[in-house]
Amino acid sequence: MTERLYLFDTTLRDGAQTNGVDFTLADKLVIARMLAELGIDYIEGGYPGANPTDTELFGEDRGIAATFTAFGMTRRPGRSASNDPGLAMLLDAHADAICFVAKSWDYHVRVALETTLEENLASIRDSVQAARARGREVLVDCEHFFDGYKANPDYALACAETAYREGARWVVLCDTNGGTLPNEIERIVAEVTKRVPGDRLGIHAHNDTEHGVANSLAAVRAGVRQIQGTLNGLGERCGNANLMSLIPTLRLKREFADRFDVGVSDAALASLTRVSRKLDEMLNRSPDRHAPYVGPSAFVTKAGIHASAILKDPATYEHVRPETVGNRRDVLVSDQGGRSNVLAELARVGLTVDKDDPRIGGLLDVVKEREAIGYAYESAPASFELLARRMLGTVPDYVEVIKFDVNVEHRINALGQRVTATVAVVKVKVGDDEPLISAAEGIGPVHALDLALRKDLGRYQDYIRSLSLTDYRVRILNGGTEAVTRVLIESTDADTGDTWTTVGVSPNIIDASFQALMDSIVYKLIRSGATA
Ligand SMILES: CC(=O)SCCNC(=O)CCNC(=O)[C@H](O)C(C)(C)COP(=O)(O)OP(=O)(O)OC[C@H]1O[C@@H](n2cnc3c(N)ncnc32)[C@H](O)[C@@H]1OP(=O)(O)O
Ligand SMILES: CC(=O)C(=O)O
Repeated sequence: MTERLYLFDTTLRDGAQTNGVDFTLADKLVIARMLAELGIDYIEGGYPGANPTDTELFGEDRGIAATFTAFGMTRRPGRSASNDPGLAMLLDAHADAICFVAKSWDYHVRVALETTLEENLASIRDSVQAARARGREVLVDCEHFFDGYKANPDYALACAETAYREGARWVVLCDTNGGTLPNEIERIVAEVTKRVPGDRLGIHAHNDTEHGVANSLAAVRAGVRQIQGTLNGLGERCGNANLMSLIPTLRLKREFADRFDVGVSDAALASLTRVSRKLDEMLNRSPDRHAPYVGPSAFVTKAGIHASAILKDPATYEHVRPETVGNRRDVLVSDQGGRSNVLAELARVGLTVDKDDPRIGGLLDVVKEREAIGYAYESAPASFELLARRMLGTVPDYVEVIKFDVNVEHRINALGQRVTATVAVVKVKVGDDEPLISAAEGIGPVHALDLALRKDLGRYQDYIRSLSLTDYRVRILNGGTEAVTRVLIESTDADTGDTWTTVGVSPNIIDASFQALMDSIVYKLIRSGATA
């Protein structure tokens, strides 16, 4: 028999306090629906009255399939509940629940609220009563609860008990400054459960010591039955407890999975990676590669010893199966790899080679030699595939580059303006045809080269029409006169939407770029099934 553990998402409220995050109304609605589909019990939409977006959000019934919650502070000191415009906005909000933030640290009451301890308790009491009188489910976030408890346990407990006694469904213990450690959380929550039952307690943990998730789990161990968190750990300063880590841990780790039902189905669990990436996309952020469970590297291995065992049974180096959270396993080829990495990557791209084929060892040696001079095949799988195919003799001789030349001219024109013109010329030979010479002007040398190279490839021109360069990254690998440049180029095929990355390395940045460009074109020709 499992016990219900409730999830409360505050991405749209505490997450909106993240530096650099600014949700529109449309964003909030998309995210709220995504959260409801995940099975989140409570969705805190924002703070009506704080800004036009949140006021509009709560201006009508949004039909969110969860307990849609409005956040705001308890009545201001010295005002009555019926004469507080901020509280009135909260009470009028179209929300199923109201979550009050209430002071519970005596120091904060004196310094930030500038009032008496008694008046703060009265404010909690009056605010809960007012919200209940309007038929709302009530939650009280006891701000700075743990710091408050350490400073004055009786007063912190009095705040929590007042909220509970007045009928708040949840009394949420907040680690507002995020500085409390898991052992302290567990000890203090255990004390609180002697006064307020655990099934009426929640935890709201900030991540300032990287313990947001651990603190939430510690609180559950000690008895709380609601966890507050955010998608991708968004939130004030270092963020809140990350629901993208908490949900799989609660669902997949025996200690919690055997004991609790968190209302997230298997299908919803398998959508977590997609949800996490969708949020990043909306925020115009790259996914955190190393995020647990949902990060692009969460199930990626470079190490040869790991790859070898994973190919025998993935469970050897995975704590959960990536599919359960909608992520995927990947084995990369690099100078940390062995034959198993090479075989796995060849299999992934559809090249079947016997594991005892001596060419595998040869290919691995070449990879290690080339990585030692700057190539990075784990970041450029398309270049690795070409290297492998060349060693296996399966790359047709499509195009021979006879020469290329880039000229950057910097001059003052007739109007006295400083102008720069960059022109690239490329001479190639396709089969037995006459050599083709193309010239193009670009905004920089790589752009000009790219345009010239793709201007006329004779019989292959149609294959590369949909190809475009979508990202270009340069890294200088060692400084001074011996500098070596690594160029990574990402290309996209407009017809299929596929993207791939190629690499070039040279002391000369133009030469490195040209290698990566050529790899990209040859890769596209192979993908398109072009023959020599
Ligand atoms: C721990 C947390 O994350 S709590 C949530 C924090 N989130 C936000 O603050 C975001 C939204 N906030 C806002 O838009 C604004 O602060 C508003 C609209 C709420 C209030 O704006 P203003 O009226 O201009 O007040 P301001 O923000 O300067 O200060 C907050 C006031 O509320 C009081 N206050 C703070 N917490 C509480 C509380 N729990 N109960 C009652 N009053 C409180 C403060 O003492 C201060 O009062 P003062 O103006 O008399 O000094
Ligand atoms: C309420 C809240 O966000 C906090 O105490 O951190």
